Amino acid sequence: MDSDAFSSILSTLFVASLVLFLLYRYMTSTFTYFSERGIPGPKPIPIFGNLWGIWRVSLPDHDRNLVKKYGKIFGYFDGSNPSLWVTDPEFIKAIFVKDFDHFTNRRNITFESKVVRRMVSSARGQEWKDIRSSITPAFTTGKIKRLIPLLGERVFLTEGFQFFIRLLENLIKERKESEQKYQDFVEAATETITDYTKEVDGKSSVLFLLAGFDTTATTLTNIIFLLALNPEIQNRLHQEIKNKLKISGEVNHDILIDFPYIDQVINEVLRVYPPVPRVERECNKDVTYNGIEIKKGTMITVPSFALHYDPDSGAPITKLNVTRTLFFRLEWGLRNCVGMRFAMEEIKIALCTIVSQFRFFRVRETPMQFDKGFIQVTQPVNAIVGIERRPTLAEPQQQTETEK
Ligand code: HEM
Repeated sequence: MDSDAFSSILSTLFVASLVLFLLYRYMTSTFTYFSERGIPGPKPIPIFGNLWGIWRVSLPDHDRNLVKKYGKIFGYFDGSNPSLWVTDPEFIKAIFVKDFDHFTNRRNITFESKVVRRMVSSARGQEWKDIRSSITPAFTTGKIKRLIPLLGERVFLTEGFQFFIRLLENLIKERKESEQKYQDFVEAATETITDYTKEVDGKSSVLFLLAGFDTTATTLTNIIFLLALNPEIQNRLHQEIKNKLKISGEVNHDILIDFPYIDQVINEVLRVYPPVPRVERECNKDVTYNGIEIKKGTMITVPSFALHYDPDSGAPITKLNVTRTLFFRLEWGLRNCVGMRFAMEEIKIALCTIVSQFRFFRVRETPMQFDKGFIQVTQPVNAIVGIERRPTLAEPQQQTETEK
């Protein structure tokens, strides 16, 4: 090899190494963010940060293990972006409630679709405030009551989200061209958010589906699964529903009044299996809490499963303790779940209807499993239970196996 060729190879190698080195420096430049502040956390790797391998594990287990290892406040990297993980209740309250103005937004994700981009859950700053204040009136008690006779089979529909987007687009288009009144969810929602609807060409009702559909259906699945594993709680719930039905004759809004046990059961299931696995906020101003400095742009992540569990008890939780009340559920300050009351009403109506007609029982020992990898809603993938039809109120009452 002549000396020109040799020096050309050398300079190519040098430039390539320099580029790789600069790239590496660039990709890892944020990795000292937490160590400089004395905050513990798992060691990140270039490109992935702490995300490597996350697609192979279940998010609830992954998050609980991290909190068990690193404690109530630690640093994590989504790629090269620092995110402070918090399960300390006082810290959470400071961020979500007291200093809400510095933590108004969720993660900034660029969506292609204008409709999805402007959903209340992904909207930011003033735009979020405008959308949120225009949809809140859709969730008054009166409107929720009006919607509940309409639920029934819709709660159990399992078609894809895209299908609903198309369906709603067509539905709203048809409604615009018709004078007819339907008194249903689409109408109630579009009535209250007329300004927003105009702006995005009638597609805004979609926002309720993404946040509200999977969470509610998942919660119902989880309740049924845990009732099957906790027959004494199922029996008491069934007995209370039966007593209510003896008076009212049918499942409706009124039987839910003065029925604290059903709230206790639902709340406890939401603690054990929270459908939204992580709740996030983005910091928009440098702040310091108890000596912990949070720079503008840092994400705050609250891992729900780890927050709701005692990290020291490693066992899978299947035992419901309906007397437990102290946990965060949907109450996360001003940007909390806008559909909370609607969801509770919807779940209670469905639960009264189902539990009054069917008994659920354990068919095998396998604990609940969840989808692996990044998920917005922790969907159960192994919630198998036995079902037995109960006698109707009019039929002679026979005791089921567990009631004997
Ligand atoms: C059991 C059912 C449900 C659960 C567990 C649930 C849970 C949550 C959670 C944890 C959040 C995030 C709160 C935060 O960031 O602080 C949220 C936000 C939200 N939820 Fe729900 N949700 C449920 C049902 C519903 C329903 C039925 C609707 C609509 C009809 C709905 C609409 C929304 C919306 C629009 C947001 C975003 C609010 C905003 O950014 O202003 N959710 N939900």
